[in-house]
Amino acid sequence: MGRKARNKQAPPTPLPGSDLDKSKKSKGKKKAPSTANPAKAVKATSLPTPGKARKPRVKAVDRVDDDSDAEEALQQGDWSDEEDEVPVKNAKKQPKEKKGKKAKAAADSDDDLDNGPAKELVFTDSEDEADINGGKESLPAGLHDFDLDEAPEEDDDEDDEVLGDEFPEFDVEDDEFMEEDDEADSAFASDEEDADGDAAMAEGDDEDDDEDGAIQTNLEDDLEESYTLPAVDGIEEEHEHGVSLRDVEQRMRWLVGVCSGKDDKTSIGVPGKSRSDHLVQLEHDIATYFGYNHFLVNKLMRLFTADEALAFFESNESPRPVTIRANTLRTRRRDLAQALINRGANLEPIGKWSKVGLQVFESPVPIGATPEYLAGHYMLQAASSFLPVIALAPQPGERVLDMASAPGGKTTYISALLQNTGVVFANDSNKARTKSLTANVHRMGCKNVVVCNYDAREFPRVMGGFDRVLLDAPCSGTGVISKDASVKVNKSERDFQLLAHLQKQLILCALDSVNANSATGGYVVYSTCSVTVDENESVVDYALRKRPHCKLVSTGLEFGVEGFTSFEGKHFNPTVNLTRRYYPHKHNMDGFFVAKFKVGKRGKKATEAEEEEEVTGDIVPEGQEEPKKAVFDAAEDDAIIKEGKRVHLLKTKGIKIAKDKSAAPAKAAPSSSGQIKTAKSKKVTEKRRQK
Ligand SMILES: C[S@@+](CC[C@H](N)C(=O)[O-])C[C@H]1O[C@@H](n2cnc3c(N)ncnc32)[C@H](O)[C@@H]1O
Repeated sequence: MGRKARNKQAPPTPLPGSDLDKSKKSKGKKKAPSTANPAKAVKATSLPTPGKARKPRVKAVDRVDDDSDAEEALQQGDWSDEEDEVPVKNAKKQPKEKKGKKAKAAADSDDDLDNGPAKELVFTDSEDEADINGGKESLPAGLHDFDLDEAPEEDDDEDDEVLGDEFPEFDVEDDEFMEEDDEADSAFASDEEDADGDAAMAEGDDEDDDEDGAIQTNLEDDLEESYTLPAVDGIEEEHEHGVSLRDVEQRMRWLVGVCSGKDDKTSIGVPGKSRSDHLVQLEHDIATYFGYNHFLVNKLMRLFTADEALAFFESNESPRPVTIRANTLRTRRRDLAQALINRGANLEPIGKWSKVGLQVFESPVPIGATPEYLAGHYMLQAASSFLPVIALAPQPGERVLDMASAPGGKTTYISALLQNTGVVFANDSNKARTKSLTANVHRMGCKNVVVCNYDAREFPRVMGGFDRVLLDAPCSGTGVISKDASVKVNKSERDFQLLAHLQKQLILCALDSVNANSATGGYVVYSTCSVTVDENESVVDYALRKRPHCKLVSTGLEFGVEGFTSFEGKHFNPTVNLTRRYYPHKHNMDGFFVAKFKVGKRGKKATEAEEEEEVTGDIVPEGQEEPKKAVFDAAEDDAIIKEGKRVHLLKTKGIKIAKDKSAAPAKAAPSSSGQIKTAKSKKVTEKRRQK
């Protein structure tokens, strides 16, 4: 197996264990260079890089954001997938294992189709709390930029027909995939030759070659005797003498075995070292091998067991499948499939859980520039992005608020589920992004959408009394690292604190914008494309505490992992288990989180808790509760943010500020991060302090 095969997207089942096996089997064949420069080594050994794994088969003109909606049955709770009516011969159904390969696209290649629009994770690391409380554009720019031209006018007859969702049968032609594998293998083989060539340039290459056998022996027999833990014992040694990424990788996989304790042979580890010593080294090796900052590796590793963590990081190295959502305002999924198949595309339904999703394995034409795309017959949308809308389950005739909606993947899905009835207020605080939102709304033929441009924290003062609210919150993007590798290095503890703070503010506004007396609704869906607990369960738990009249309900989603009910000593409301998590290595889709709230009537307790809140003077439709102004109780986060700011100044500028005793204790710095630098100067001027 070639090196690149390691990056192969896993089928939607957990990977743990399999990589270790694969790795062992391929060890003897691979030759990696030794280099003192890890960056160089990355190149030389083709370190898995998103998008580099395979030449993409599917091309798109636009970089489309994956944040999208998914279609579900128009009826709430109807998950059945109707029988396909028209057999379509052109489509080649692929065995599951091979889908990942086929769909692989080079994420960082300009003319490749992205699973979604390039995520613009521009988080302003403002040092000022005012930014988060008042600055409109100091927030993370969010995901998915669509860069679309104005779409053609919608068809006149679009709402004449009740659109079905049948899908044609496909022929299975495995042989073709076998051929493809062969091709791939030879490509891998030549990569290996390259690697050998590179290795030959490196010092001590001959020795490396000679030692291959020894390495093999080490892996199989006495691994624990072969490895040291330089991150624990003195990292300088590796820095001085250089380290080959292959060595790092081998140690990393071995450490996973040690830390998981699943294999008697490898579980022993380095004599005299504790499990946490091994974990420190593992964290360090993952950061080196996959190119993350230590802080983020530490943060993400806490979510998983060691073997699952490795699977997660590996899955971030390959793009997710290319998926599209048929726009039922314009077409039927089977008609769309037929049209794309006629253009030579190879696709199939996304899964039984969606009646409108299609997975595109390959296409000779750019999938973001077909006539069908331009005519609004589909949206390029990541599978995960379907989920919040499915959970929201808007009903025809309802008033829906999409609080952070650009570029409109979910908005246009909501509009379709409403069958162009009712109204969707599609809001986004970023004016520039509302342009692509508007373009998509036009292209998709959504007549029931009103685009607005407020900071969502102004709701419900601007408008309230909605039947349903979607808050697809701005987030760190730790679930979409395969699309935006910059997340690996550009996030700090402070970013997570500021984001969580904003998300808590936004979720209260979302809950307060709902009409508890809605005859058909009264729901809020909160989602992020992040996997961190700070941005997900903590936010939901906070909302439950601050709004006791609201409760979590089932998302209605068929799959997904339960949200954490406790995490690192923190205990959340037990109903947080109703939330759902999605992971790239488990579900073969972007990391995602979905929670659904039912907003009840304010009881005495809730009213007392909010009685000091200012009542807005908005006109409220008859029979609806007057919306409250959402007052954010910032005390909880203030202490954390203050402390975060103190640590941030110390780390980035060397400025020492006395710890505020009233502030919450900062989280322990990651043990292996080496992030905290010593203060450069103890003398701090008043000016700098203010800064
Ligand atoms: C995850 S993206 C939304 C993606 C969108 N729901 C979709 O499906 O296409 C988050 C969005 O939140 C917006 N945003 C950030 N802060 C906001 C705020 N305070 N109020 C409203 N929108 C905000 C960003 O501009 C960004 O477009």
